[in-house]
Amino acid sequence: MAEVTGRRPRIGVMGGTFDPIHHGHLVAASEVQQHFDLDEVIFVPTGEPWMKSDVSPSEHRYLMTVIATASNPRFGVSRVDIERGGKTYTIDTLRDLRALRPEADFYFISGADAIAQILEWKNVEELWELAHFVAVSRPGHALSISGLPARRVSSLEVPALAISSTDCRQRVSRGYPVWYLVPDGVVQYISKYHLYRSKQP
Ligand SMILES: Nc1ncnc2c1ncn2[C@@H]1O[C@H](COP(=O)(O)OP(=O)(O)OP(=O)(O)O)[C@@H](O)[C@H]1O
Ligand SMILES: O=C(O)c1ccc[n+]([C@@H]2O[C@H](COP(=O)([O-])O)[C@@H](O)[C@H]2O)c1
Repeated sequence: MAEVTGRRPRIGVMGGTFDPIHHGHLVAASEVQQHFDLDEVIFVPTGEPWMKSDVSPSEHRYLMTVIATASNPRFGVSRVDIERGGKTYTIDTLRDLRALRPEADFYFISGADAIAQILEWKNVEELWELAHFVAVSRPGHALSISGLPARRVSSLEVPALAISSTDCRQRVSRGYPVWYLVPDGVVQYISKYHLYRSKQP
């Protein structure tokens, strides 16, 4: 499509811990892809998220993200945050992706909870130069982009899916199903590698 119109390729970036990836992430990415006519959306699992603790090994989170996105030809997964090692900052994610794809414009996708914290992110003033930010609605979180640079940040209402990775992990540890909250292949991956099982006997 980009070749036909002559416009610069548009790439969505869906950063996340994805522990595990769930349908809330996938619907958000799909809606932003359609609304902003993105050529692709790259999911980027974090290395070490500095605002979270007790995160599953990155290879598990990466593989679940690959499984969850495999069926969509516009979705892909990048290892830039995992390969870089150490704590993950979006400033590094966007610098790395722009070095790999200098011809593209980037759209960084964030849920309402994440965008509410963005002013605490590393080098936030430089972030606005590297991507357009799209804040999507999320049940239980007020969606506000006031106080952020209007030309660099948009908001988008997406179908409400009250799903969180925390809830998925808790359900597995308590023996409840996560079918239909996460893609089928991710349910099977969690079971195969005994992820999120309670450590108590
Ligand atoms: N149900 C959802 N609807 C819209 N956006 C979401 C939803 N779940 C997560 N997101 C967004 O996806 C990005 C990655 O989220 P993350 O991997 O931390 O998932 P999470 O469900 O928030 O995890 P946890 O419960 O472990 O904090 C963030 O920008 C987050 O706001
Ligand atoms: O750059 C930062 O300082 C920063 C702080 C917190 C979160 N982020 C990014 O925001 C995305 C969602 O993070 P999380 O922790 O909600 O999964 C992910 O790509 C993180 O790397 C980035």
